[in-house]
Amino acid sequence: MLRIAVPNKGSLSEPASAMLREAGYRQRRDTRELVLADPDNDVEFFFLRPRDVAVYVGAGTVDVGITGRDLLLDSGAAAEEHLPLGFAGSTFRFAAPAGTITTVEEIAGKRIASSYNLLVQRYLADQGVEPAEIVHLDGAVESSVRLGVADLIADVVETGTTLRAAGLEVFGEPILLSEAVLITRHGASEAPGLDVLTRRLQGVLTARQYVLMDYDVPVSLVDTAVALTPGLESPTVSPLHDSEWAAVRAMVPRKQTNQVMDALYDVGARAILVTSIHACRL
Ligand SMILES: Nc1ncnc2c1ncn2[C@@H]1O[C@H](COP(=O)(O)OP(=O)(O)OP(=O)(O)O)[C@@H](O)[C@H]1O
Ligand SMILES: O=P(O)(O)OC[C@H]1O[C@H](OP(=O)(O)OP(=O)(O)O)[C@H](O)[C@@H]1O
Ligand SMILES: [Mg+2]
Repeated sequence: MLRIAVPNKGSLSEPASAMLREAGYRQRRDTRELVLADPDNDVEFFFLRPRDVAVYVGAGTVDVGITGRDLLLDSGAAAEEHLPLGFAGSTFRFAAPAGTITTVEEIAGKRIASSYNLLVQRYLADQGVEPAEIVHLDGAVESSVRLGVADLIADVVETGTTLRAAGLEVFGEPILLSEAVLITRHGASEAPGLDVLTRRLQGVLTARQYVLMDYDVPVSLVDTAVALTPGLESPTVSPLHDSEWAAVRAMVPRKQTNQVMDALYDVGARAILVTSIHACRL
């Protein structure tokens, strides 16, 4: 059985379970369940604290896990990224009260509050900057400056709402661009069943990122239209009853749906239909 670690709480928990459910796996109904077997798919799920997932994977007690890239790197565990999962996107950044610290060099000699000490320590060592102290906090890091335990923070920023509410401003380049990732142990031989899990998750990613577009177009304009919808391999072109028209079907990036429809209409395509992809295996 493939042993899979899944976050039991926090921002990653719900979307990770939703993605696994979409990939055809059983998921827990009660958030207090710690272990769940899915014998039909020959896998077993362990619901663990998101921060601990990399520790178990690194130790080899579970085969794979879902966690954040930031949490993986901060853990220092012997685990590596196997597949980015496209949700829980965030940046990891320095921030300070507006105007007080504006460059990474100015961090020298200052106190930084963070929940990700190793990540911060490694980044600053790379930059050759030595802070006075990295104060470890479990959360609500944005409050640390106002409360006087730090001069600046390094934390997860998604919309920036929490920073603004605390009167802080980001500075410097992002330390990291993070998202949820599937991780495996460094140098481990591929666990049986990992290829199936990976293909299924890739299928969910593709189904989320693409739509299926169908349209009719005069035969003389097929090449022009198809250039706008090249698909992944090559679009399907079928004859219509009216021999002067053809039907085309292609996968199109979801984000480009409306631009592509506008462009197709402009070149003479009609009856342009868009449908969601429920599942897919490339
Ligand atoms: N606002 C956010 N948007 C996107 N991802 C986030 C956000 N906050 C945290 N994350 C991601 O979630 C992971 C941290 O999860 P974790 O469960 O430890 O913290 P949390 O979601 O803040 O939960 P908690 O309520 O326990 O603080 C990291 O990978 C981080 O990048
Ligand atoms: O940029 P934003 O959209 O505001 O999101 C970022 C905030 O979200 C998370 O906090 P969370 O709510 O999990 O609280 P915590 O700091 O106690 O973990 C993270 O630690 C940031 O504080
Ligand atoms: Mg948090």
